[in-house]
Amino acid sequence: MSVFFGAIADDFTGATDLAAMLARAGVAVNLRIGIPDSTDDLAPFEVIALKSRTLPREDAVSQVRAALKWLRGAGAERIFWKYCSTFDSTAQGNIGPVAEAMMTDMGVSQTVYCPAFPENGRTVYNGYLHVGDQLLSESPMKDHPLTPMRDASLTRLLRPQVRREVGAIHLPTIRAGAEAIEAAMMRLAEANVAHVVVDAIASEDLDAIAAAVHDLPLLTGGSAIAQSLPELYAQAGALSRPAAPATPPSLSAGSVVLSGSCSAMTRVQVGAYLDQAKGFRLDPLELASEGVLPARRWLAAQDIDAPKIIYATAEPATVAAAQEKLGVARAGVLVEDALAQLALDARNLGVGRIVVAGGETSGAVTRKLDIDRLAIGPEIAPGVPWTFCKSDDKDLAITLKSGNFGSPNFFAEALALLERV
Ligand SMILES: Nc1ncnc2c1ncn2[C@@H]1O[C@H](COP(=O)(O)OP(=O)(O)OP(=O)(O)O)[C@@H](O)[C@H]1O
Ligand SMILES: O=C(O)[C@@H](O)C(=O)CO
Repeated sequence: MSVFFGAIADDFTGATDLAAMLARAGVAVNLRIGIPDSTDDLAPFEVIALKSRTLPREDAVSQVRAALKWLRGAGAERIFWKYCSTFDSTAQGNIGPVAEAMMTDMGVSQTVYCPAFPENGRTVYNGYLHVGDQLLSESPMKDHPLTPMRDASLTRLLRPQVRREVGAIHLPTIRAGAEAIEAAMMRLAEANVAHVVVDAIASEDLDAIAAAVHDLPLLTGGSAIAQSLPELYAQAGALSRPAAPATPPSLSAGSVVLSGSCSAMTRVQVGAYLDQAKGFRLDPLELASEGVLPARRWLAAQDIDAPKIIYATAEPATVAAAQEKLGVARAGVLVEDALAQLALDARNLGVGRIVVAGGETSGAVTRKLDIDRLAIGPEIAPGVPWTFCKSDDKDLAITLKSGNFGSPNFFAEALALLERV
């Protein structure tokens, strides 16, 4: 079998989010952690999870290029570049530089940028990204530990990241339907606009955009636009493979929640779970002085079947204070390394169900657990599926939750759902 559709995600929760949306659309998806060594056991839809969101630009570009080469070598002619629905990036990138490098490698002159995910409250209107009823720049994303988003204009965010022209298609044209969108894309192409930001405030807008652009070899965006694609490919006769849902392995009962996300929703979720679970708080300053041993001892002393959470999740002022003393990168790495080590300990203690909050955190955890492939299981919340995998030959269920996704009781809901499948 060769790959039909290949996607590259700039973080791990983003990759499971995209894989969940494709699985929801009824296609078989493989989620790979990093670039695979071989092209064995291909699925028609392959998603490669990278941890490139906050890498130096050149490193992100070279990792994505290698992933693109693998996907195209495996047969993929339709490529998707998945970034965050809140357009998480630094002033230098990496969304734009990566897209531009992919365009060069694929010989493509135009692509769209569609981060909107209305089901999760991310909408784009007049080129401005909103989170719920707030502009991105006024939302809690303005205080993100690694990629604080201080502007909501997607064209303004993108322009300094790319060399070619940036343009936009606004809602009246989107609402006029697929043909109007195609015509607008052509007009922009004639004006040499390579990067087209599209408005979308509802799922119908995503359907119209997908209908207009599904034939482009390269699409970019959040996960929501991808949900409309399989049906369009099937209608065009290009795809006819029903998916078999992943069967959960037999898992040991123990569970742990590991949270390195400081997003507003994760803070609420951690607070809610602490009402019913035992908790250990990681502090980067303590990690710098004492290491992770106290947390490892705490975990080893817990009842394996009891609900428990280890979290570095903290309010913006606490995060800022730690970053001031340790530097942003070191504070992040101390927490990520600690949570990754604790995930390994949990697995070795016989825990079979692991909930991870945060994209960077998920990258660190899955790497430490040496997981190279995840099968997509049931969706817990929009964009957050359970996944099943092997780590050191042990069966694990792991969910990688994007910082701001899920309801306030997400952690308990996730574990309860696993009881029912
Ligand atoms: N108390 C803390 N002080 C400083 N940095 C922290 C603290 N807690 C977590 N971090 C770091 O903040 C970063 C959070 O990023 P992460 O991607 O894991 O979460 P997120 O951005 O909320 O999730 P997503 O990318 O899925 O939206 C990580 O690098 C983590 O190590
Ligand atoms: O698109 C989103 O919001 C998520 O999949 C994500 O990328 C979080 O890191």
